[in-house]
Amino acid sequence: MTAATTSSTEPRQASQPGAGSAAIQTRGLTKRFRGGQVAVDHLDLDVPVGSVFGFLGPNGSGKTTTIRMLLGLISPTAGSHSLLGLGMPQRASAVLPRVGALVEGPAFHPHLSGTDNLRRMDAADRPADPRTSKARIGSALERVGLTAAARKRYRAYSLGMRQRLGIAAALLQPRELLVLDEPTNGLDPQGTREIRHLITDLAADGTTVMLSTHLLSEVEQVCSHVGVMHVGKLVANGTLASLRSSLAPRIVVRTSETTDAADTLRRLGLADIKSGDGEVSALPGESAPEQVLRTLVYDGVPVTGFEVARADLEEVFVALTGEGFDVSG
Ligand SMILES: Nc1ncnc2c1ncn2[C@@H]1O[C@H](COP(=O)(O)OP(=O)(O)OP(=O)(O)O)[C@@H](O)[C@H]1O
Repeated sequence: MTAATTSSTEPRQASQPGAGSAAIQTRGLTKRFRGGQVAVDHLDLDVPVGSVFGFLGPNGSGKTTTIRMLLGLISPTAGSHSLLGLGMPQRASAVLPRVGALVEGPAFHPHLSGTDNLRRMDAADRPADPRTSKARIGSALERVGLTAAARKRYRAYSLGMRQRLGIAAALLQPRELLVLDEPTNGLDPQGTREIRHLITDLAADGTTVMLSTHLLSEVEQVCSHVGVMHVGKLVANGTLASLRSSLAPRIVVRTSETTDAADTLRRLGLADIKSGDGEVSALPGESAPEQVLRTLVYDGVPVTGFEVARADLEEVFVALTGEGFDVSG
């Protein structure tokens, strides 16, 4: 199946994708490196327009390789993909100016200020009108919160400021789609917060954002959708809510008498009973939670907390892959 969703005879329509259309779509996208290693294996990815899409996977799971293929920086071994409805690489010159990217950080000059670095980049961008360069640079710096540090030399920038300058460079032109490869990697908590706010702001303005990350918490905090990579394969792709609800909720009982609580749950026929520190959890199956609670109390178990808890993303990941999240592909 071809990934391009819009025919080349309808460029206007393609540049204004409607709700529900794909900002990024891949079909069977595959990369086998020369040594024979398959880094990305038949990827069918759908990133909806308007989403903040978390491309989640442990180190080495194939995220960067996928992003490099998406942007046309390396060629796929097999498969096809489109950006903003236009097939790549055929329509690269039409679509790439509408796509901003932060991949491995752009090459900035350490001795130049933030402004001067952006000036050089803007000047190298042929379609950019030099008369409006100053305004473009000023607004890109403001967008990422670097106005006050605009005259500082790049080498004096913190890692977070460098990442923000990278995003400013991607924002010199209006972008419908931003692809950010691990934008918070190596940042301190404050820098991380700033980048996450920036992503949320950009999304609120209508930009579709794809960000790769190996941090579950990052996806939970900023993303509406998620694609989960594991050893080169996409093991899940959908909204965050749908992924969480793919696992049955668990009943969690907090009590000092975990052995007694586990006995009651076992007698009621609950499955997958797990005892932890002051806590017992289980899958309720057909049992009504209120009946479970009533029986625990009737049995004299001192219950200090009781809830029906949705799975968190880490549990979903473990269920999908059979591995802990910090396992390298
Ligand atoms: N140029 C290359 N030649 C050979 N193998 C490569 C090359 N680039 C990446 N790989 C391998 O492909 C696999 C996927 O790597 P990739 O960088 O895409 O993963 P990733 O999910 O982005 O991880 P990280 O978060 O560590 O960057 C890894 O096993 C990596 O060693």
